[in-house]
Amino acid sequence: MSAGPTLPAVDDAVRADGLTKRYGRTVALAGVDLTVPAGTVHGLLGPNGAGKTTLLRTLFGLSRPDAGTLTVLGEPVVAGRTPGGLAGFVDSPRFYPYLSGRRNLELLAAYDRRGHDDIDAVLERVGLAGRDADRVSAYSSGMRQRLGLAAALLRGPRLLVLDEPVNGLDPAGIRDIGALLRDLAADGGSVLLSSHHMAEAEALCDGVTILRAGRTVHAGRVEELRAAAPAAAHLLRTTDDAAARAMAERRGVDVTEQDDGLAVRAHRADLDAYVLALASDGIAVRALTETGSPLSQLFFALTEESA
Ligand SMILES: Nc1ncnc2c1ncn2[C@@H]1O[C@H](COP(=O)(O)OP(=O)(O)OP(=O)(O)O)[C@@H](O)[C@H]1O
Repeated sequence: MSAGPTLPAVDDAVRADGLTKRYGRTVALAGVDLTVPAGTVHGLLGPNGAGKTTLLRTLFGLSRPDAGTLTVLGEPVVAGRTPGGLAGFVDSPRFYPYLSGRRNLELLAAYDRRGHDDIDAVLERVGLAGRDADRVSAYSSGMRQRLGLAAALLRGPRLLVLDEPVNGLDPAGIRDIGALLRDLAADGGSVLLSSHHMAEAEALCDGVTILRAGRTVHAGRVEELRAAAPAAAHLLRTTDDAAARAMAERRGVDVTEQDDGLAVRAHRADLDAYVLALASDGIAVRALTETGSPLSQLFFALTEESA
């Protein structure tokens, strides 16, 4: 892949401090802080309307903030200009639907005054080799996401910014793209991606910034989040739910009755011990399903608590 523009090394690929953006009466960003350490994959998380897209648009110079400071790869972002060394997409990647994936990449390379030498390599890297001659109109949504990533990689970016890049991808696709993003970070590149899903971010990212109503409500490494997360929630059904509930109470396991069974909140070791105790008391487990991973619960707690 061709090298990106020569820019000085930086500690943080992105730094936003107190970024504010209003659309009339709507406050899309209410003083957001965001740091993406260089050489990491960072997730920007938040529910619908939290301000993720607005923040990504300001990074690309597509939207001018009303207040705050923003640097990308050490340089202040100027509205109307894509920062040097940055590539990616905000909203869905766009292509000429009646042209092939390869032809779209060729046009992009020509626009950037680059040769076509890297096209085969990026098609291979995103898993589109063999489908590159098909028209984009015949691509699945996951294939379009992959082509969007190919287009960004073609620019040899030092910072890749991707708006919901694994939307529409199957689990194998998510795994492959995750591996690709990790390789980029291992080579010193940086990645910022947006997502609605904590589980997705947990699988892909080193660190996350969580937005709610235009504000940063959490920023840190995924391991720190894991350490702070509550016990997982489970739905339990047994041959005798009343006896199972009584036993949970005796053992100090957090259990509540629901229409469809018992809601149990417990860390893994406590849950295992409880299930074994049920069995030894002759209470058979008919179903035990995790209903909310610890990190997902933390995400909901951070983004849904009243403002
Ligand atoms: N061009 C615009 N004009 C007016 N309001 C806007 C505009 N763009 C965004 N907003 C508003 O700003 C707020 C933040 O929107 P934004 O699209 O940044 O959120 P998001 O986190 O990306 O949401 P989603 O997950 O639904 O994509 C919302 O209230 C939205 O309605």
